[in-house]
Amino acid sequence: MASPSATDSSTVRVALAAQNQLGEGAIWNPLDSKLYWVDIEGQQLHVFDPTTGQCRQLPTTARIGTVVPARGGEVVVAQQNGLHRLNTTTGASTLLVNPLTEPSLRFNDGKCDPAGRFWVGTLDMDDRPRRAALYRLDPDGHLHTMRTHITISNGLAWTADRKTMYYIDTPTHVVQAFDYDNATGAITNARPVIRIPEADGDPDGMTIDAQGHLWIALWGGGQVVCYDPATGQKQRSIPVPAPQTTSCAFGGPDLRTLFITTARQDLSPEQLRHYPLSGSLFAVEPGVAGVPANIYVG
Ligand SMILES: O=C1O[C@@H](CO)[C@H](O)[C@H]1O
Repeated sequence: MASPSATDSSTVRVALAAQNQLGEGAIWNPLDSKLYWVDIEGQQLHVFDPTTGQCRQLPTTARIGTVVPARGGEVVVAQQNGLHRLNTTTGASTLLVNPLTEPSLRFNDGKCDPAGRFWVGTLDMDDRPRRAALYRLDPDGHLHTMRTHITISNGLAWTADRKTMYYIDTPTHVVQAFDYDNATGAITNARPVIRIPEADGDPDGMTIDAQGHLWIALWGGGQVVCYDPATGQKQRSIPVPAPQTTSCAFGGPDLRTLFITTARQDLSPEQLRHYPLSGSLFAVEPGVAGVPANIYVG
């Protein structure tokens, strides 16, 4: 586990003690002021109200890679059996599309862009490299394959000026930037802007703050790191008492709380004894605010 940065005095706290096998996909839903995340291997969707500390767990019908808020108070979930629109109150679910043709492929992380399109990627559970892809689901229901030969499709974020998209394919240890056309959803001019040292952990989920800095959860690193994509330089490192730090999202009434999901997957019995809070939801107030999450408008 990487040593935490001495520069950061921010201290994480447990927002919800849990035993998530693979907590992922944290997203703040501005429509109901709740934090959503998934337990991929636990096949559960979590809906957490930080004002009450109450959390609803909704079982899913397959591995669930991620969840995003949708217009009309519903959500879109990316499951191993396709992309579904879900009413979390009634449980009613409608299949939107399922492009997955091989049983070893599953959806992983995903987010909505500023125009309300849902971008979501996959990974191969048999660990075969470059078998995955990044998809874009448009509000008209059309699914577009945007990148292929991906290995572990992960973090996505867009700049406030809607001109740049950031993207992580975990084993590259790179955050790529793309020129992003908000009118069409086209991405061009891929270039590396951040390189994550192997020793720090594997870049997993990601979010962006109001200053345009990227906050990246590091799998195996037990930390969330903040980088300035303009310089490629690390700004901060926030240690998390759980080596498998998987995703992060700003939330709360003023978007100043950074929620962090973690996992128990791939930890040895000794690591689980040493890091018993692995699988919990953590929170920290790093002194900066995030930006509102984009909503799927399909
Ligand atoms: O997002 C993810 O990253 C991997 C570990 O790198 C994990 O299994 C997957 O959900």
